[in-house]
Amino acid sequence: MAAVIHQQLRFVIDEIDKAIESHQKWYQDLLRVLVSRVPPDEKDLRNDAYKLCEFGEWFYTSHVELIQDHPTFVSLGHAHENMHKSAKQLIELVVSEQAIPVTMFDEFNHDLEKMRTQFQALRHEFANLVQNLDPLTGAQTRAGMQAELNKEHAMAKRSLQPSALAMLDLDHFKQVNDNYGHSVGDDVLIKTVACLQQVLRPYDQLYRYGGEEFLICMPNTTLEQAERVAERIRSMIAQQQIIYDKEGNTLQVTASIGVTSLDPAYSVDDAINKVDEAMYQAKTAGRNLVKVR
Ligand SMILES: Nc1nc2c(ncn2[C@@H]2O[C@H](COP(=O)(O)OP(=O)(O)OP(=O)(O)O)[C@@H](O)[C@H]2O)c(=O)[nH]1
Repeated sequence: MAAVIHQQLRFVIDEIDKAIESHQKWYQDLLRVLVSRVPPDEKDLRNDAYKLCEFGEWFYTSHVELIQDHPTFVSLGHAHENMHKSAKQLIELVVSEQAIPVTMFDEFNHDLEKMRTQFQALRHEFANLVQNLDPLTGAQTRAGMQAELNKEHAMAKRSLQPSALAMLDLDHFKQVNDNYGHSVGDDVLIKTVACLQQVLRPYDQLYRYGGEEFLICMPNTTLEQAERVAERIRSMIAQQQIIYDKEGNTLQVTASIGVTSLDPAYSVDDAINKVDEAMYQAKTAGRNLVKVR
């Protein structure tokens, strides 16, 4: 799983690099059309020009699940589309031998800059993700966690949008290692993260907080919504059959989950302490439970 995520992220970064380069070349060709009046590429005059450039073809046909709904990826799509539409208007004027109003040219440059900024933002974000991925599970490591949580906390403060934290710890995980071996234990961790990724949204953040402990940050999520998400995760993990040998025998694990809000009224550290306490309450109350604080 981790290898897949790693590969997908690398693949996306490569595509972004190619897109930055191909748009650089495309821009030079556009300037030749606008300044020297060489005939334009017919594709640039179509309404769906943004789907026909090298990046557009990839963007609208690739189905990289990991990024499909990622907010920066979606914003990049809009910026790219706007830029090609602006360029089309300029080319149409040139083709009909009309002057390009300066406001229109400025608007195009603005759209171009916006698209370039989005490319860089996505590249930066994904390069950071690759760097901070836990090699076993593909969850993020704690390296960038504090900074991300601080950012989320500040956003919650500014926008008054609630955010929530969940802390998940596998139950009696030591027994899994002791009874089935460390590599089966590793597999359980990988499958747990796979479960989490099925339930979580693209902009939720998932960190491997400790050995078998995971911290989840859910932006724009009320405490009640977070509790429901945690309950879905708990139930999914408990139902999962994990094959541990060649005969296809299976084992099951459970998880204890704490939930709290990332409340602007108190600090990120306080919120982490609270969510940790909630998780321990779930442990002491019998495990395989969700507790809210
Ligand atoms: N296989 C595997 N085991 C790990 C990894 N990281 C931590 N562990 C094990 O996770 C186990 C955690 O055990 P404990 O802290 O005693 O917790 P527990 O057995 O889950 O018990 P409770 O949390 O009280 O339900 C230890 O045996 C660690 O060796 C890992 O990357 N792979």
